Amino acid sequence: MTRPDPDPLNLLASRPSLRMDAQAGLSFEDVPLHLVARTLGTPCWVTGAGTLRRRTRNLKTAFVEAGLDVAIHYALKANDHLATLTVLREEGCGADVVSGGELHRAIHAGLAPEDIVFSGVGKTREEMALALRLGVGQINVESAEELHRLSRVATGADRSARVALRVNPDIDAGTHDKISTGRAGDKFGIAWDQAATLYAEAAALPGLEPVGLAVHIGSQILSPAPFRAAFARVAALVRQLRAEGMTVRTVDCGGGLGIRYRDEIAPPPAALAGAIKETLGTLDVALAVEPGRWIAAPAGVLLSSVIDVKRTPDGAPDFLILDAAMNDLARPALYESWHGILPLSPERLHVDPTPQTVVGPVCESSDVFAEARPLPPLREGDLVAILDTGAYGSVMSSTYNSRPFAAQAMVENGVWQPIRARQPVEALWADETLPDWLRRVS
Ligand SMILES: Cc1ncc(COP(=O)(O)O)c(C=O)c1O
Ligand SMILES: N[C@@H](CCCC[NH3+])C(=O)O
Repeated sequence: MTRPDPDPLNLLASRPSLRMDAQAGLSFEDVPLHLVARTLGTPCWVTGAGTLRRRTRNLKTAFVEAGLDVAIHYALKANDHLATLTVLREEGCGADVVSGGELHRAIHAGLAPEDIVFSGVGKTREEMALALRLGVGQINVESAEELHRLSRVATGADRSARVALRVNPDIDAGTHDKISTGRAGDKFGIAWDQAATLYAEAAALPGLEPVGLAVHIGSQILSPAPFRAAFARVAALVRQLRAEGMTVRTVDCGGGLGIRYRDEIAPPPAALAGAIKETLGTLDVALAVEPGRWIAAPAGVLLSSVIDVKRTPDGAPDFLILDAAMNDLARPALYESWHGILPLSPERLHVDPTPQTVVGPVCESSDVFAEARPLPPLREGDLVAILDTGAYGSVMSSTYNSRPFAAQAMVENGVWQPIRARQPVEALWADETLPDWLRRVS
């Protein structure tokens, strides 16, 4: 069954931060995007601070309305720009980090160490020592091996690590295979039947203070049912551990809430809040979530210019070749993910669309943003916005094909400023050296 592509005007209707106006063209948080593109050059990323704020507040409201007190630990991996982190810190978020680099970044952005949770399936000793030295609020441990390593690192550093066990509940989140994390065969979390024993072991190991449980079953989850199933399993485990005399003070419910990219019916935050309340609401535990995509994805667009329209001889869709590519936005190439694409100039929207294959210039056949996408006719130099790229967008960029990292800007309330310059081309090789035997006097 083919899914028809939504009409471009419908994309706008469900995205309150974006507006198409006869004079200004497409604007984001009241900033005409062509101004940003013409000033910074393309490709460039634009993050909407107002959208980050609005979505964080909506999420908080959903928890409050459900009568829950839930801490929001924003997952840095979705978008770790200092400006994004600063906005979210202002909005009262803590952070979920998965590497020493993310931990340094979170601290640099002014987040309090105690509001930071360190997750991730493989933490090095150095990362553990850093987390302990900085005093992060909680370290989520994902295996027996890691638990023992952490105990040794903590003891050696004369510290005590507040530990939650991230359990693998063997629940299929019903999302893309490559972003599913809670099935028994996935690399993440502690196998369900080992969790209770390991919790008791953690309580007995030196340097560790087991405080609770964590679960995260995947990303872009579009139904409350797998959340509910996973949280119900965790709730049962909390009860079991307590019955066995152990202390369980926290439950970290992970991230994963999905959004509408195309025509998906994404559950509202109230559905997530409902699933938490129903399963964990009466347990008297400190609750937290780790959303990334839900907060950040709709708060970003990637601006790009048309390099060329390559006509096809056999009636196949023309190739719309953009100056953005898979090295900038990897999601379509990695997960065949769908992103809305809108021309910035209003007159283009009212011309009859024709199917076009939107590609980047990188030398890979997977460098395709959209197949046979109905778009109005565009010409060299026309500008387009690729939507909902605020999460897992710029953070996943590479410099493949020696393409420098793109510039970034932030918008809010009709004002915009650059927040990252386009990487100078010389920076691509600035940290490279030649071995002595290749240094020849020419
Ligand atoms: C442990 C953990 N927490 C939170 C997240 C954030 O997920 P999402 O961006 O889907 O909310 C992820 C990514 O999947 C994760 O691995
Ligand atoms: N990078 C993925 C999400 C991974 C979430 C992290 N476990 C995406 O772009 O959809």
